[in-house]
Amino acid sequence: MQLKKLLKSLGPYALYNGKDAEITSIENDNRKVVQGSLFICIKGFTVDGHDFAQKAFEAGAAAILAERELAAELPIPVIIVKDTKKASSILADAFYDHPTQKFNLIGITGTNGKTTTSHLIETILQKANKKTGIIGTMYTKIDNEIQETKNTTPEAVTLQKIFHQMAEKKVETAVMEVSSHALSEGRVFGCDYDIAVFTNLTQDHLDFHGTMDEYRRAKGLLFTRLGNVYSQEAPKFAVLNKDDAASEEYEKLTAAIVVTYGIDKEADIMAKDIHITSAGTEFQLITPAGRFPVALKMVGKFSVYNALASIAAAFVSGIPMETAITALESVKGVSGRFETVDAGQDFSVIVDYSHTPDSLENALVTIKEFAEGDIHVIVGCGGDRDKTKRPLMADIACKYAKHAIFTSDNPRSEDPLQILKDMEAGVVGKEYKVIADRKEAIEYAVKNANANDVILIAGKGHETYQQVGAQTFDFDDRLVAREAILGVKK
Ligand SMILES: CC(=O)N[C@H]1[C@@H](OP(=O)(O)OP(=O)(O)OC[C@H]2O[C@@H](n3ccc(=O)[nH]c3=O)[C@H](O)[C@@H]2O)O[C@H](CO)[C@@H](O)[C@@H]1O[C@H](C)C(=O)N[C@@H](C)C(=O)N[C@H](CCC(=O)O)C(=O)O
Ligand SMILES: Nc1ncnc2c1ncn2[C@@H]1O[C@H](COP(=O)(O)OP(=O)(O)OP(=O)(O)O)[C@@H](O)[C@H]1O
Ligand SMILES: N[C@H](CCC[C@H](N)C(=O)O)C(=O)O
Repeated sequence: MQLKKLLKSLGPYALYNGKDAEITSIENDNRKVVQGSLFICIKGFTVDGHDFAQKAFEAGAAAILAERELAAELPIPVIIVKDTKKASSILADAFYDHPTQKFNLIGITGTNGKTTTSHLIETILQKANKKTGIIGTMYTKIDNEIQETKNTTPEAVTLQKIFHQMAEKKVETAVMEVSSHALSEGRVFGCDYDIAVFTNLTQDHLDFHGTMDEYRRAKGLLFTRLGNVYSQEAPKFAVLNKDDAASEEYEKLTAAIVVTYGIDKEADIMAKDIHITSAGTEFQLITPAGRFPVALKMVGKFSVYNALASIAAAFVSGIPMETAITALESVKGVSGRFETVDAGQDFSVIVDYSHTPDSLENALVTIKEFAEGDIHVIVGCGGDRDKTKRPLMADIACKYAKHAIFTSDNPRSEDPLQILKDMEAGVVGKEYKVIADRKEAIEYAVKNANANDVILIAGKGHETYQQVGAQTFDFDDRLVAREAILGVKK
């Protein structure tokens, strides 16, 4: 594509009267630049992309987009714009010929439940014979081909490249997790969402957003932009959780048609007569299309919310309720979400990705509903993440579990012992144990569990690593627990 044509997508934002150039790719990482790339300099949290402009030129860049004059004069067009991050989203969408206008795009935001709900919706869509794509914490999946991703929501250039691949593969509906970081950084500007789903809002990421108000506002951006972007032939839908107070605000923000779901408050899609056991959850589903009995293999009230959000997304997608229910009833669970480890022991071991106060509480409340013996919880808090959730999570662990063990969960650049001290500040005078080494913590719980007890290993779910300092070690709670159980049985 010609540079001048591409820049038109930015409108008067990027006034440019210089030489034209043939652009072969858009990159914001100099290490990916090829002959003819447009290199976009982004000032990051760690380094400044402007410092790599020279290297990008040497690698063959045909033009540079920057926020300021570069240190060295380069013999290629250099276009200055106010915000290269935002510009990169718009340019990448234009370069790939607006891929998200070629298929249906469902975005899911909320503190907890994004990964689970996106997989439930994917299962429903596949049952309805749709070709799907998925982008989220666990991976990117195009049809059934998996690609690894670093972020829950990739940065804009990578994201639009993925959408382009989806369009090429004739994906009919893509389901993606939209993180609050992505919304506030503009990673998803340029995405034409058809349906936006809100799960819930509870505390997380205050290190990034500062306050709960800012965090809520960031998530609201998904709904603000829905229904008033691009020319639309089909209506846009906002699927909102009526039981979460933030939905009231999002309902006011959006120009889309609102469909609500809930358990406690009156909503368009509801669950009544909920019955939770250790084996699953049964409820009566009330929809505008009728009333249906549902029997999920997933446990907990939070699983009902995820199921309702998925049903609502299916409903506005025109999928028959019977198809959606059959699909949901077939789901055994999502990797690392309330996943049981069974190595023939007489107590239960559950691995769950609860790494926020709310999700930890939900997991423990659910376990309390069916546990016949004592509850043990092994929990840590991530380094370089919201520090204020540490004492809260420790307090929740002690509130619901008889045996609370605090351990490490990706300490990253922080001192693991300091993270544990931050947790302990929330449980002064309460009974707990600190075992910094996660493997030892799991072995300790397994060794001390009696028949019918339940051990919850929280925080890492599907993760197969532990990040300590700059190093990443192999670590999978499920494998470590299995080995510990087998070790005890010997
Ligand atoms: C705080 C944050 O959001 N950081 C993201 C950000 O990193 P950064 O700002 O440090 O980037 P940087 O390393 O300074 O690089 C700046 C620019 O220089 C370029 N560069 C850099 C080095 C080089 O040699 N050459 C070069 O050209 C980079 O490509 C980039 O364009 O941009 C990177 C590339 O897009 C992201 O991977 C990275 O996410 C990091 C890994 C991260 O942990 N982010 C978390 C906080 C996050 O975003 N989480 C949410 C999920 C949260 C949830 O819901 O639970 C997510 O969506 O993942
Ligand atoms: N609807 C929900 N409400 C509250 N907690 C939930 C809900 N769904 C799942 N959880 C809990 O949150 C954990 C994480 O779930 P999931 O991975 O689906 O959320 P997520 O929003 O994708 O998280 P992340 O942003 O970290 O990727 C689960 O292991 C479970 O304990
Ligand atoms: N998306 C979340 C995942 C946290 C998972 C937990 N195991 C941790 O490392 O803190 C984050 O990046 O904050």
